[in-house]
Amino acid sequence: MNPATVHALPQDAARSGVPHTIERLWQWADAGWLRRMDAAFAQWVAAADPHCHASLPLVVAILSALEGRGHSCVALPGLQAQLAALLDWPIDQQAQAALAWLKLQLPVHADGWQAVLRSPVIETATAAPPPAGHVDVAAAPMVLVSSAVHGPARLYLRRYYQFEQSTAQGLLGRVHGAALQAPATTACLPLPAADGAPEVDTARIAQILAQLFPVDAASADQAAAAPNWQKIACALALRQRLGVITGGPGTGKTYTAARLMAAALALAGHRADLRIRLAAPTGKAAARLSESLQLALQELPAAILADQALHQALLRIPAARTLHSLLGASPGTRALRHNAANPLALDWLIVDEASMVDLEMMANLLQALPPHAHLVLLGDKDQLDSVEAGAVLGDVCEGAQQGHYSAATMDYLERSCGERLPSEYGYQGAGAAQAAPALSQAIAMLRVSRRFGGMIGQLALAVQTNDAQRMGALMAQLQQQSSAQRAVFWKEPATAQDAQALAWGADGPHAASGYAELARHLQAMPAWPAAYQRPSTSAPDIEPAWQARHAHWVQQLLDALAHFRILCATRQGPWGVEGMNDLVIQSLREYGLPVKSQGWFAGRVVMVTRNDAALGIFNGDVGIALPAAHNRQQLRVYFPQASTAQPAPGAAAAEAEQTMRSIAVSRLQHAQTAFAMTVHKSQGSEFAHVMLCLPAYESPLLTRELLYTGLTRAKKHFSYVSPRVGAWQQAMGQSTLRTSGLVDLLYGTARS
Ligand SMILES: Nc1ncnc2c1ncn2[C@@H]1O[C@H](COP(=O)(O)OP(=O)(O)OP(=O)(O)O)[C@@H](O)[C@H]1O
Repeated sequence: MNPATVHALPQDAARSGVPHTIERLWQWADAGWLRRMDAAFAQWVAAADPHCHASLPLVVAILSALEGRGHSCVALPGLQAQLAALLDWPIDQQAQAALAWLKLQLPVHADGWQAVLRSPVIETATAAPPPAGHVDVAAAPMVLVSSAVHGPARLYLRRYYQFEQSTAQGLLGRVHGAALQAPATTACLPLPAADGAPEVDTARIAQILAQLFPVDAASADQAAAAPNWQKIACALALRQRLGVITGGPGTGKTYTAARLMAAALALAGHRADLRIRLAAPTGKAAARLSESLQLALQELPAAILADQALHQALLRIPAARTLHSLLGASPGTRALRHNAANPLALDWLIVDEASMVDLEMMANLLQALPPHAHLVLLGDKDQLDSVEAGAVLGDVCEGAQQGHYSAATMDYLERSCGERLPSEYGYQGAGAAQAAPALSQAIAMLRVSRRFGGMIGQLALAVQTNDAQRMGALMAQLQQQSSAQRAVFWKEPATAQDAQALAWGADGPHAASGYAELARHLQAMPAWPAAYQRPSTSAPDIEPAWQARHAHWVQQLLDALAHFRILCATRQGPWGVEGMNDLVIQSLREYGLPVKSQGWFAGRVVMVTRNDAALGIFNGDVGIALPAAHNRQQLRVYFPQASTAQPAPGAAAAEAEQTMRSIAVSRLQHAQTAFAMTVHKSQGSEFAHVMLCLPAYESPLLTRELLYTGLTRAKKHFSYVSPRVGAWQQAMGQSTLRTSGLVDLLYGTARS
């Protein structure tokens, strides 16, 4: 509690019972149900508005707490009913009693909300006159969006209101062709016609797409039967300055992006100065995008690869960067070097893993894009939302399944792709009076996975569609399979021993694909030559044969690490990241390895938790601590080659072992043990075998998006454990609840 500040409240606020409310909020923060900043913000509001309604600080604390849980606003109608799910307080008696009291303080009807929210600290975003006492609208820290018919609808922290507004404007502006000014370097850009509709050279696009997506005789029948969504995605992205390509794992998003880049270059006449850039929200995702694009470029049709100028132009496209580094973020500040006043110098930007891009980043990105530039978002709309507030890709892709294409778009697709889409993909809205949503004309959903056919793919589909019947049939099928046939292992209820056996690779159909493999390699540590047993005063030259042997050993460990990962729904508890990490460490100890519960040890798997541009490492990079080749006593964290980890500029020779990407543990300030990681953190990664753990308790955070994301990280084998019977079923029945007004802004339909 923070009594000193409670006493500092103004007198008339005290009369309205506000100090008791603030006192309660601090008690809830002390109990860990709220963040201290939530209570502090509510207290600030109570001090700034001495006449505030007694419930206002409660609403403010809820708003702040929900922002911390990824919501961009609070939807006021129905808040009472959803509060328990949104706040997810512990199920103990005390917390539940507090929650019940809190619910009673919240209004149910529009009039009640109006009374609570009438305050100079809240600006109403309608044409309605500002509330009495409203002194400084521009500085009001909160914004209330009110509908003329239904009254108060959503309450925002001002920043998030602005992010939503500018994201919606930025996206819609790129679709409508607003304020377009093409600099001299661009050639293939659709210039807006007088009515705002984009004008493109459809015949030329059709010619290029026909080359990029040749129909061979063998697949001609199939091609005639099913729309080629990859080709459609390219056609849509070439038509205007926004393209959104969504699809599950292996549906060919990168494959399509490679063809889109080739098409953009071909349309521009292969111009060397067409600046195509690639980015992703994390360093790991950026590295993966570059890698898979390289492969996808090699798969381009022979006729395209034979065009030397085009091929060279494609090869010149720089490697993908993180959005942070692209926008010029600096540590410790939210300010970015690139913004509307200093836009990015590019003509096309392809952003992968767009589901991980939060609202603030998307708003910043759209601000920093030059008006003429094309933005292409690639991502899986069904994955978990971004860690930070917002559900941008999910909101943008509302209706992607149905298409919602206008007659003009259907016509354009017929002319550019040579195929007539079935009428079910045409907009079926409220008759001719209502136009098809503009944003839908930029979105394509890829529907055929080339990677997932078997049990994992079928499970993912059952989860995605919340199809309990299909799920039941798959479970029955699983029972009939011999353990050697199974790609999926299922244990509910599971014990800690089950989890340990599975994590070790001693159980399950795919025994030997757990951490035992890592342990075996750790135990087979090579003997260090005497010269490198202890620190040397000068940086020693490393003997090439020893260097190669050490590198081979490290690589074996990195390969074992890439093979298997434990994913948890939660951080805490025995079935969360912490419990599972302890379990693996215990197994390593029982195996005879000198591991520690805390701190560094050889074999500790860690995840970087903060970008460090100086060290060249990024949030989410995973590596393993091992003795350095040049000094047996120095532990370094070795990262896979695909990681974005780079030797720090100016690092000493011994610091930057030539062949491996590694960093001395003493330099790695922000890292945590990662034998197990959260499903959230695993986004953008894949492993041959994934073991997913759900906790013993119920939580609204256990959702089908979480199951889907966990499942689709597994390439070959998937194991699932939970101590609670029905945990999977319950998670499958729940969808992520992210309150946002973006769908409303983009599509004009309410959503919360
Ligand atoms: N039209 C196609 N014809 C043949 N192979 C294809 C086609 N589309 C995709 N593929 C192949 O399918 C695999 C998956 O494609 P890709 O990596 O582009 O999918 P993705 O959606 O980007 O996957 P993820 O995001 O899960 O990594 C690749 O090996 C790619 O070559």
